[in-house]
Amino acid sequence: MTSLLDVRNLHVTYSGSGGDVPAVRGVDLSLNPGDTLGVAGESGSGKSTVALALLRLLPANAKVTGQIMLEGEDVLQMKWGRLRAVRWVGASVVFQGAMHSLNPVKRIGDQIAEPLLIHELAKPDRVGARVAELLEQVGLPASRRQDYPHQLSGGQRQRVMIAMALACEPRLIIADEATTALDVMIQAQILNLLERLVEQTGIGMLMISHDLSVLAATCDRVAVMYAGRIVEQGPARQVVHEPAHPYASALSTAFPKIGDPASRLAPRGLPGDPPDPADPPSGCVFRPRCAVVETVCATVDPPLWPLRPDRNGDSDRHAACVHVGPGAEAAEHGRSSSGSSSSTEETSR
Ligand SMILES: Nc1ncnc2c1ncn2[C@@H]1O[C@H](COP(=O)(O)OP(=O)(O)OP(=O)(O)O)[C@@H](O)[C@H]1O
Repeated sequence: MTSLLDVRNLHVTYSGSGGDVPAVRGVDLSLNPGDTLGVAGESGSGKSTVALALLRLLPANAKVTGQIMLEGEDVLQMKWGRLRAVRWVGASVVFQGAMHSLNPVKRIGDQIAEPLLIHELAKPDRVGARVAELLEQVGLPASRRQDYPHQLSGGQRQRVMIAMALACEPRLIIADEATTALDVMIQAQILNLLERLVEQTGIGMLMISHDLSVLAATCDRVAVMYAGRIVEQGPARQVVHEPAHPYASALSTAFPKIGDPASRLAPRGLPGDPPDPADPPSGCVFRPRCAVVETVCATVDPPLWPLRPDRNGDSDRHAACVHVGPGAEAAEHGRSSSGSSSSTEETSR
């Protein structure tokens, strides 16, 4: 079966007066129809850059290399005409902050109708009925089509964005922090809506969020990004509840768990800041903030190693850390038999 999305060795570098910023460095991702893949990471890790690269929506100062296969066709090689045909139909994006994405002086019904008319997917006399259907699908009464964006709440506007994204029945939806600005109740409603749509229509969804707990609740698989790279990838429940990479581990404790009072009291957050992408540290880029850093981490930049299958036999899990790579077990054994703990390195940078 051809993957819905297969991204190989994606690199994105922004150029500017201050020099080059390598925002995405060798990302691989894949997604089948009906799958939901979450991409997590703190601000600046490159999540939105990946999302925008998928449909070539990046600004002109971004240089992109690698391969982005969408239903077997390389998006990076597409001519403009083909790319326009693929946007909205092959894949569409729901951005955060619908107020900025919607046109404030245009009725929402007309905005939802726009991709349908551009792609000639509904006859002019059928467009009204299709818009009504889409509004109902996202839980808004069809009568709201006459409203302007400022007449709707934040959650309702986000629903309108989802209706627009669904209008052309795309095979892939990319939701970039689609619920971040909303209060928890509305956030839960929108997440349920997206989950239901994936279930009902069999589309694939790439969901981007800095909040691992949102991805754990919505996605089958999760990829964790740090400083432009994926540092851990695997089934959502494992990455969130038994993270293998120290950064994924820090991120998984960064948000309190609903219904677990102890987790509200647990120390949270990660000391320090992410590295300057233009001047990363040598070796593993996470080492200046890592709680289990060792001397070797200053020289080894670990690739994504496959992890051993878990008790469910699931082996499709990878992490980029010397503690999980080949030889890690032997090194661990050597340390415990000599009675020494890990030789914590000086983390001056
Ligand atoms: N247009 C641009 N020109 C130059 N650098 C950029 C541009 N857009 C993003 N960057 C830089 O690229 C890196 C990745 O940014 P990106 O927005 O992809 O991260 P993110 O993980 O989505 O963060 P956030 O959650 O805050 O949106 C950051 O260092 C950012 O400053």
